[in-house]
Amino acid sequence: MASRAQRPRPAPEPEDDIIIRVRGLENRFGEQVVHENLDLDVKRGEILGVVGGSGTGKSVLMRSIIGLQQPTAGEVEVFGELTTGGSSDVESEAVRKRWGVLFQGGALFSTLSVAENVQVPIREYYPKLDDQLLDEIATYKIVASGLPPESSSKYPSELSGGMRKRAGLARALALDPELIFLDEPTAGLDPIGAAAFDNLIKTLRDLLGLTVFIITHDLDTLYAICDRVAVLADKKVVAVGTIEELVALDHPWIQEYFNGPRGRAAEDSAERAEEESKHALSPQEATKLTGSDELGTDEGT
Ligand SMILES: Nc1ncnc2c1ncn2[C@@H]1O[C@H](COP(=O)(O)OP(=O)(O)OP(=O)(O)O)[C@@H](O)[C@H]1O
Repeated sequence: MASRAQRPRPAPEPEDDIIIRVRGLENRFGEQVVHENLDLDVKRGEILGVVGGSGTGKSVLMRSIIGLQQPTAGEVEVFGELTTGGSSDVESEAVRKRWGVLFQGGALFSTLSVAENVQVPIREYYPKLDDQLLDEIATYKIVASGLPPESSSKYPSELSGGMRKRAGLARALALDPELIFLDEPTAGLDPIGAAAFDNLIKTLRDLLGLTVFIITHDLDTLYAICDRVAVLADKKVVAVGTIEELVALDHPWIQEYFNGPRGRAAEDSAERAEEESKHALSPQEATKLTGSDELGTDEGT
Protein backbone atom coordinates (compact mmCIF):
# COMPACT_ATOMS: atom_id res chain seq x y z
CA MET A 1 0.00 0.00 0.00
CA ALA A 2 1.53 3.39 -0.92
CA SER A 3 1.73 6.05 1.78
CA ARG A 4 0.80 9.64 1.26
CA ALA A 5 4.44 10.63 1.46
CA GLN A 6 5.70 8.01 -0.98
CA ARG A 7 2.99 7.57 -3.61
CA PRO A 8 4.57 8.37 -6.99
CA ARG A 9 3.02 11.26 -8.82
CA PRO A 10 1.53 10.34 -12.17
CA ALA A 11 3.57 11.69 -15.07
CA PRO A 12 1.87 14.45 -17.10
CA GLU A 13 -0.25 12.89 -19.85
CA PRO A 14 -0.54 14.08 -23.42
CA GLU A 15 -3.93 15.55 -24.40
CA ASP A 16 -5.18 12.44 -26.20
CA ASP A 17 -4.65 10.36 -23.10
CA ILE A 18 -7.64 12.03 -21.52
CA ILE A 19 -10.32 9.42 -21.97
CA ILE A 20 -13.16 11.14 -20.14
CA ARG A 21 -13.68 14.81 -20.81
CA VAL A 22 -16.54 16.64 -19.08
CA ARG A 23 -17.17 20.26 -20.01
CA GLY A 24 -19.68 22.74 -18.62
CA LEU A 25 -21.90 20.01 -17.18
CA GLU A 26 -25.17 21.12 -15.70
CA ASN A 27 -27.74 18.87 -14.05
CA ARG A 28 -31.00 20.22 -12.65
CA PHE A 29 -33.92 18.38 -11.10
CA GLY A 30 -36.75 20.90 -11.05
CA GLU A 31 -35.53 23.80 -8.92
CA GLN A 32 -32.56 21.82 -7.59
CA VAL A 33 -29.25 22.52 -9.32
CA VAL A 34 -26.90 19.59 -8.72
CA HIS A 35 -24.10 20.53 -11.14
CA GLU A 36 -23.28 23.87 -12.70
CA ASN A 37 -20.42 24.40 -15.12
CA LEU A 38 -18.62 21.25 -13.98
CA ASP A 39 -15.40 20.27 -15.79
CA LEU A 40 -13.38 17.10 -15.30
CA ASP A 41 -10.70 15.16 -17.17
CA VAL A 42 -9.84 11.52 -16.47
CA LYS A 43 -6.51 10.25 -17.79
CA ARG A 44 -5.89 6.86 -19.35
CA GLY A 45 -4.61 4.31 -16.85
CA GLU A 46 -5.28 6.28 -13.70
CA ILE A 47 -7.39 5.41 -10.69
CA LEU A 48 -9.39 8.57 -10.09
CA GLY A 49 -11.24 8.84 -6.79
CA VAL A 50 -14.35 11.04 -6.71
CA VAL A 51 -15.30 12.40 -3.30
CA GLY A 52 -17.75 14.94 -1.96
CA GLY A 53 -20.37 15.29 0.73
CA SER A 54 -23.56 13.28 0.53
CA GLY A 55 -25.84 14.60 -2.19
CA THR A 56 -23.15 16.62 -3.99
CA GLY A 57 -23.91 14.70 -7.17
CA LYS A 58 -21.21 12.04 -7.47
CA SER A 59 -23.59 9.38 -8.72
CA VAL A 60 -25.37 11.83 -11.02
CA LEU A 61 -21.97 12.73 -12.47
CA MET A 62 -21.18 9.07 -13.11
CA ARG A 63 -24.61 8.54 -14.66
CA SER A 64 -24.09 11.58 -16.90
CA ILE A 65 -20.74 10.25 -18.08
CA ILE A 66 -22.13 6.83 -18.98
CA GLY A 67 -25.17 8.29 -20.70
CA LEU A 68 -27.82 7.20 -18.18
CA GLN A 69 -28.59 10.79 -17.25
CA GLN A 70 -29.06 13.43 -19.92
CA PRO A 71 -27.68 16.65 -18.45
CA THR A 72 -29.48 19.94 -18.86
CA ALA A 73 -26.33 21.47 -20.37
CA GLY A 74 -22.73 20.65 -21.15
CA GLU A 75 -20.92 17.85 -22.89
CA VAL A 76 -19.27 14.58 -21.96
CA GLU A 77 -16.87 12.71 -24.22
CA VAL A 78 -15.63 9.22 -23.46
CA PHE A 79 -12.97 7.80 -25.81
CA GLY A 80 -13.60 10.85 -27.94
CA GLU A 81 -17.32 10.06 -28.43
CA LEU A 82 -20.09 12.23 -27.04
CA THR A 83 -22.17 10.34 -24.47
CA THR A 84 -24.48 13.28 -23.89
CA GLY A 85 -26.60 12.94 -27.01
CA GLY A 86 -25.26 13.47 -30.49
CA SER A 87 -23.86 9.97 -31.11
CA SER A 88 -25.58 7.51 -33.37
CA ASP A 89 -26.80 4.24 -31.82
CA VAL A 90 -23.95 2.39 -33.47
CA GLU A 91 -21.36 4.79 -32.11
CA SER A 92 -22.80 4.80 -28.62
CA GLU A 93 -23.08 0.99 -28.59
CA ALA A 94 -19.43 0.73 -29.64
CA VAL A 95 -18.32 3.10 -26.91
CA ARG A 96 -20.51 1.52 -24.19
CA LYS A 97 -18.81 -1.81 -24.84
CA ARG A 98 -15.52 -0.28 -23.78
CA TRP A 99 -16.57 0.37 -20.19
CA GLY A 100 -17.96 -1.64 -17.30
CA VAL A 101 -19.94 -0.38 -14.32
CA LEU A 102 -20.24 -1.60 -10.75
CA PHE A 103 -23.28 0.15 -9.32
CA GLN A 104 -23.79 0.75 -5.62
CA GLY A 105 -24.72 -2.54 -3.95
CA GLY A 106 -23.72 -4.57 -7.00
CA ALA A 107 -27.11 -4.25 -8.76
CA LEU A 108 -27.16 -7.94 -9.62
CA PHE A 109 -30.26 -9.57 -11.06
CA SER A 110 -31.59 -11.55 -8.11
CA THR A 111 -33.22 -14.28 -10.23
CA LEU A 112 -30.01 -15.03 -12.13
CA SER A 113 -26.99 -16.96 -10.88
CA VAL A 114 -23.62 -15.22 -10.65
CA ALA A 115 -22.53 -16.74 -13.98
CA GLU A 116 -25.80 -15.71 -15.65
CA ASN A 117 -25.37 -12.18 -14.30
CA VAL A 118 -21.88 -11.99 -15.80
CA GLN A 119 -23.22 -13.30 -19.11
CA VAL A 120 -25.92 -10.60 -19.43
CA PRO A 121 -23.70 -7.96 -21.10
CA ILE A 122 -21.93 -10.61 -23.20
CA ARG A 123 -25.23 -11.94 -24.55
CA GLU A 124 -26.35 -8.39 -25.30
CA TYR A 125 -23.35 -7.68 -27.55
CA TYR A 126 -22.56 -11.21 -28.77
CA PRO A 127 -25.91 -13.01 -28.99
CA LYS A 128 -24.51 -15.85 -31.11
CA LEU A 129 -21.90 -17.14 -28.64
CA ASP A 130 -22.59 -20.71 -27.58
CA ASP A 131 -23.40 -21.60 -23.99
CA GLN A 132 -20.18 -23.45 -23.31
CA LEU A 133 -18.05 -20.48 -24.33
CA LEU A 134 -20.26 -18.14 -22.31
CA ASP A 135 -19.77 -20.36 -19.26
CA GLU A 136 -16.02 -20.38 -19.75
CA ILE A 137 -15.81 -16.59 -20.08
CA ALA A 138 -18.05 -16.10 -17.04
CA THR A 139 -15.94 -18.47 -14.91
CA TYR A 140 -12.79 -16.65 -15.96
CA LYS A 141 -14.24 -13.27 -14.94
CA ILE A 142 -15.59 -14.68 -11.68
CA VAL A 143 -12.20 -16.11 -10.70
CA ALA A 144 -10.39 -12.93 -11.81
CA SER A 145 -12.66 -11.03 -9.42
CA GLY A 146 -11.49 -13.16 -6.52
CA LEU A 147 -14.49 -15.50 -6.19
CA PRO A 148 -14.18 -19.27 -6.12
CA PRO A 149 -15.41 -20.93 -9.32
CA GLU A 150 -18.17 -22.72 -7.32
CA SER A 151 -19.85 -19.36 -6.74
CA SER A 152 -20.82 -19.28 -10.44
CA SER A 153 -23.98 -21.25 -9.76
CA LYS A 154 -24.98 -19.30 -6.65
CA TYR A 155 -27.69 -16.68 -6.54
CA PRO A 156 -27.02 -13.17 -5.17
CA SER A 157 -29.05 -13.94 -2.02
CA GLU A 158 -26.61 -16.77 -1.25
CA LEU A 159 -23.56 -14.46 -1.28
CA SER A 160 -22.01 -12.24 1.40
CA GLY A 161 -21.87 -8.47 0.77
CA GLY A 162 -18.22 -8.72 -0.25
CA MET A 163 -18.94 -11.60 -2.62
CA ARG A 164 -21.80 -9.66 -4.20
CA LYS A 165 -19.41 -6.77 -4.87
CA ARG A 166 -16.97 -9.17 -6.50
CA ALA A 167 -19.77 -10.68 -8.58
CA GLY A 168 -20.75 -7.15 -9.66
CA LEU A 169 -17.13 -6.52 -10.56
CA ALA A 170 -17.01 -9.75 -12.58
CA ARG A 171 -20.02 -8.49 -14.54
CA ALA A 172 -18.35 -5.08 -15.01
CA LEU A 173 -15.32 -6.88 -16.46
CA ALA A 174 -17.41 -9.13 -18.72
CA LEU A 175 -16.63 -7.34 -21.97
CA ASP A 176 -12.90 -6.77 -21.27
CA PRO A 177 -13.43 -3.04 -20.69
CA GLU A 178 -10.69 -0.42 -20.83
CA LEU A 179 -12.50 1.70 -18.26
CA ILE A 180 -14.49 0.79 -15.17
CA PHE A 181 -16.82 2.88 -13.05
CA LEU A 182 -17.21 1.86 -9.44
CA ASP A 183 -19.84 3.50 -7.23
CA GLU A 184 -18.85 3.10 -3.57
CA PRO A 185 -17.42 -0.39 -4.01
CA THR A 186 -16.23 -0.79 -0.42
CA ALA A 187 -19.37 0.56 1.28
CA GLY A 188 -20.68 -2.00 3.75
CA LEU A 189 -17.53 -4.15 3.70
CA ASP A 190 -15.52 -4.88 6.84
CA PRO A 191 -12.07 -3.22 6.85
CA ILE A 192 -10.25 -6.40 5.81
CA GLY A 193 -12.69 -7.08 3.00
CA ALA A 194 -12.51 -3.42 1.92
CA ALA A 195 -8.69 -3.50 1.83
CA ALA A 196 -8.78 -6.75 -0.16
CA PHE A 197 -11.21 -5.19 -2.64
CA ASP A 198 -8.95 -2.13 -2.97
CA ASN A 199 -5.99 -4.43 -3.69
CA LEU A 200 -8.00 -6.30 -6.27
CA ILE A 201 -8.88 -3.07 -8.09
CA LYS A 202 -5.27 -1.95 -8.10
CA THR A 203 -4.04 -5.34 -9.28
CA LEU A 204 -6.58 -5.39 -12.11
CA ARG A 205 -5.60 -1.87 -13.13
CA ASP A 206 -1.92 -2.83 -13.13
CA LEU A 207 -2.48 -6.11 -14.98
CA LEU A 208 -5.10 -5.02 -17.48
CA GLY A 209 -4.18 -1.35 -17.88
CA LEU A 210 -7.68 -0.31 -16.85
CA THR A 211 -8.70 3.25 -16.15
CA VAL A 212 -10.78 3.39 -12.96
CA PHE A 213 -13.36 6.02 -11.97
CA ILE A 214 -14.24 5.31 -8.38
CA ILE A 215 -16.79 7.14 -6.24
CA THR A 216 -15.99 6.58 -2.61
CA HIS A 217 -16.41 7.84 0.92
CA ASP A 218 -13.64 5.50 2.00
CA LEU A 219 -10.53 7.50 2.91
CA ASP A 220 -8.48 4.31 3.12
CA THR A 221 -9.30 3.60 -0.54
CA LEU A 222 -8.13 7.07 -1.53
CA TYR A 223 -4.83 6.68 0.26
CA ALA A 224 -4.29 3.08 -0.82
CA ILE A 225 -5.05 3.09 -4.54
CA CYS A 226 -6.07 6.44 -6.04
CA ASP A 227 -3.57 8.29 -8.22
CA ARG A 228 -5.67 11.46 -8.15
CA VAL A 229 -8.81 12.57 -6.37
CA ALA A 230 -11.55 14.87 -7.69
CA VAL A 231 -13.51 16.81 -5.08
CA LEU A 232 -17.15 17.70 -5.73
CA ALA A 233 -18.45 20.71 -3.84
CA ASP A 234 -20.36 23.87 -4.68
CA LYS A 235 -21.94 22.07 -7.69
CA LYS A 236 -18.63 21.49 -9.46
CA VAL A 237 -15.28 19.80 -9.26
CA VAL A 238 -13.52 22.30 -7.02
CA ALA A 239 -10.17 20.54 -7.14
CA VAL A 240 -8.50 17.51 -8.66
CA GLY A 241 -5.03 16.26 -7.88
CA THR A 242 -2.95 13.98 -5.72
CA ILE A 243 -3.83 13.92 -2.03
CA GLU A 244 -0.64 15.88 -1.35
CA GLU A 245 -1.83 18.58 -3.76
CA LEU A 246 -5.34 18.64 -2.29
CA VAL A 247 -4.32 18.98 1.36
CA ALA A 248 -2.25 22.01 0.41
CA LEU A 249 -5.43 23.80 -0.71
CA ASP A 250 -7.36 26.18 1.43
CA HIS A 251 -10.86 24.83 0.70
CA PRO A 252 -12.79 24.30 3.95
CA TRP A 253 -14.42 20.99 2.97
CA ILE A 254 -11.12 19.59 1.68
CA GLN A 255 -9.34 20.62 4.87
CA GLU A 256 -12.02 19.10 7.07
CA TYR A 257 -12.15 15.91 5.01
CA PHE A 258 -8.43 15.14 4.81
CA ASN A 259 -7.28 16.79 8.03
CA GLY A 260 -10.24 15.77 10.21
CA PRO A 261 -9.82 12.82 12.61
CA ARG A 262 -10.81 10.19 10.04
CA GLY A 263 -8.56 11.66 7.36
CA ARG A 264 -5.59 11.65 9.70
CA ALA A 265 -6.36 8.10 10.82
CA ALA A 266 -6.46 6.94 7.19
CA GLU A 267 -3.17 8.66 6.48
CA ASP A 268 -1.57 7.08 9.56
CA SER A 269 -2.80 3.65 8.60
CA ALA A 270 -1.51 4.05 5.02
CA GLU A 271 1.89 5.02 6.40
CA ARG A 272 1.86 2.07 8.84
CA ALA A 273 0.98 -0.32 6.02
CA GLU A 274 3.84 1.06 3.96
CA GLU A 275 6.25 0.64 6.87
CA GLU A 276 5.05 -2.92 7.53
CA SER A 277 5.37 -3.85 3.88
CA LYS A 278 9.05 -2.89 4.05
CA HIS A 279 9.56 -5.49 6.77
CA ALA A 280 7.36 -8.16 5.21
CA LEU A 281 8.99 -11.39 4.10
CA SER A 282 9.28 -12.04 0.42
CA PRO A 283 7.28 -15.10 -0.75
CA GLN A 284 10.60 -16.98 -1.11
CA GLU A 285 11.68 -16.10 2.45
CA ALA A 286 8.28 -17.07 3.81
CA THR A 287 8.43 -20.41 1.99
CA LYS A 288 11.87 -21.12 3.46
CA LEU A 289 10.66 -20.39 6.98
CA THR A 290 7.38 -22.23 6.82
CA GLY A 291 7.93 -24.82 4.15
CA SER A 292 4.61 -23.66 2.70
CA ASP A 293 3.93 -21.68 -0.45
CA GLU A 294 0.30 -21.05 0.41
CA LEU A 295 0.63 -17.88 2.44
CA GLY A 296 -1.52 -14.83 1.92
CA THR A 297 -4.08 -16.07 -0.53
CA ASP A 298 -7.13 -15.39 1.64
CA GLU A 299 -8.50 -11.97 0.79
CA GLY A 300 -10.86 -11.97 3.72
CA THR A 301 -14.31 -11.45 2.25
N1 LIG B 1 -33.53 11.12 -10.86
C1 LIG B 1 -33.49 12.09 -9.95
N2 LIG B 1 -34.54 12.91 -9.76
C2 LIG B 1 -34.50 13.92 -8.86
N3 LIG B 1 -33.42 14.18 -8.07
C3 LIG B 1 -32.36 13.39 -8.22
C4 LIG B 1 -32.33 12.32 -9.15
N4 LIG B 1 -31.12 11.71 -9.08
C5 LIG B 1 -30.44 12.38 -8.12
N5 LIG B 1 -31.17 13.39 -7.63
C6 LIG B 1 -30.73 14.33 -6.58
O1 LIG B 1 -29.45 14.81 -6.95
C7 LIG B 1 -28.66 15.01 -5.79
C8 LIG B 1 -27.33 14.30 -5.98
O2 LIG B 1 -27.55 12.90 -5.92
P1 LIG B 1 -26.38 11.83 -6.01
O3 LIG B 1 -27.01 10.50 -5.81
O4 LIG B 1 -25.61 12.05 -7.23
O5 LIG B 1 -25.51 12.24 -4.74
P2 LIG B 1 -24.19 11.58 -4.21
O6 LIG B 1 -23.15 12.65 -4.15
O7 LIG B 1 -23.85 10.38 -5.03
O8 LIG B 1 -24.65 11.19 -2.74
P3 LIG B 1 -24.24 9.98 -1.76
O9 LIG B 1 -22.81 10.23 -1.36
O10 LIG B 1 -25.17 10.17 -0.60
O11 LIG B 1 -24.46 8.68 -2.50
C9 LIG B 1 -29.48 14.52 -4.61
O12 LIG B 1 -30.04 15.61 -3.95
C10 LIG B 1 -30.52 13.65 -5.25
O13 LIG B 1 -31.70 13.67 -4.50
